[in-house]
Amino acid sequence: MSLFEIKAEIPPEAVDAIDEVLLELGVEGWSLLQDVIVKRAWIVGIFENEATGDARWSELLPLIAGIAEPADPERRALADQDWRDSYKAHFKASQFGRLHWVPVWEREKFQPGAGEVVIWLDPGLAFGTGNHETTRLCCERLVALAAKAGALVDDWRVIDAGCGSGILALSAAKLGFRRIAGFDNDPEAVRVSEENAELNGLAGAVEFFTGDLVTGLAGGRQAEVVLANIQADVLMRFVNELTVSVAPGGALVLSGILAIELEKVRAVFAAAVPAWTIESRIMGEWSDLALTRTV
Ligand SMILES: C[S@@+](CC[C@H](N)C(=O)[O-])C[C@H]1O[C@@H](n2cnc3c(N)ncnc32)[C@H](O)[C@@H]1O
Repeated sequence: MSLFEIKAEIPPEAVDAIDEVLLELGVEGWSLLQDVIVKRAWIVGIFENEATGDARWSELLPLIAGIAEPADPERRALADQDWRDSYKAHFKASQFGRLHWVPVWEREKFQPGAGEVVIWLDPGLAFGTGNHETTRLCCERLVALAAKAGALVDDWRVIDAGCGSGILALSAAKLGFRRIAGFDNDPEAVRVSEENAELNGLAGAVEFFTGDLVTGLAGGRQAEVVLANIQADVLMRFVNELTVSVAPGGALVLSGILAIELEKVRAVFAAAVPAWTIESRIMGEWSDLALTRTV
């Protein structure tokens, strides 16, 4: 069956209110997508044909008129997919080393290989599916750091600043780290992280709490591995809090940095901790920055 997609950009701050209206009025067939890093959001519907799509779009507009005036929608035919598979196509299982990040609806059919570990995620709820380059950059660093920790993995502490879905903290737990804290300034993300912890049999394995880069790192909290996948301007503003949270010999992994912002962010951190080693990688239009505290 050939399907038809209507997708329109909306202001990210309108997402919750639109969601509520659709829920209250029982309007089905529309999904809300958000990219919190680039701060953009969309409303998306997939319908059985173009005429139905256009009719549903016309019905939708007055319902959300008081909340947002969406941009003109992108309209396109989708070949041979039902809407459900098309929705799921946004969230694919991914893997690095022995760690897999898998949508929870694939639980029945997904079989990890011997010695491999899986994090099941419900990606509809908060940022962090493993599909986004910024998350992936952090996950790959985490796998390498677990290998570096070796037998010390039990002792090394991990901080996941801006935990979103909890994907990084939960990956750390699956990789053998035992002393893990994750926080987010959005209480909803903390709730989702706890839910995902339970989904993975990791309830209580990570200390999740609501906090920002000041309160979350307060009291001299330090770790051998500090992960922060938050956008560049926030990372630069909290350079002091982030760097003092790294224990001697530890690593600070920063992500959420557009490749075009990399040099600016590198300069800010290099000026703050000139003796530390710094390296970076680029993935698509995104980059990370990995700093190692040498002193
Ligand atoms: C890009 S998501 C990363 C989620 C997850 N750690 C991952 O790697 O996929 C950034 C998260 O940081 C949170 N955040 C943004 N600014 C923050 C701040 N100042 N303090 C704590 N969390 C923050 C957001 O709520 C969001 O959940």
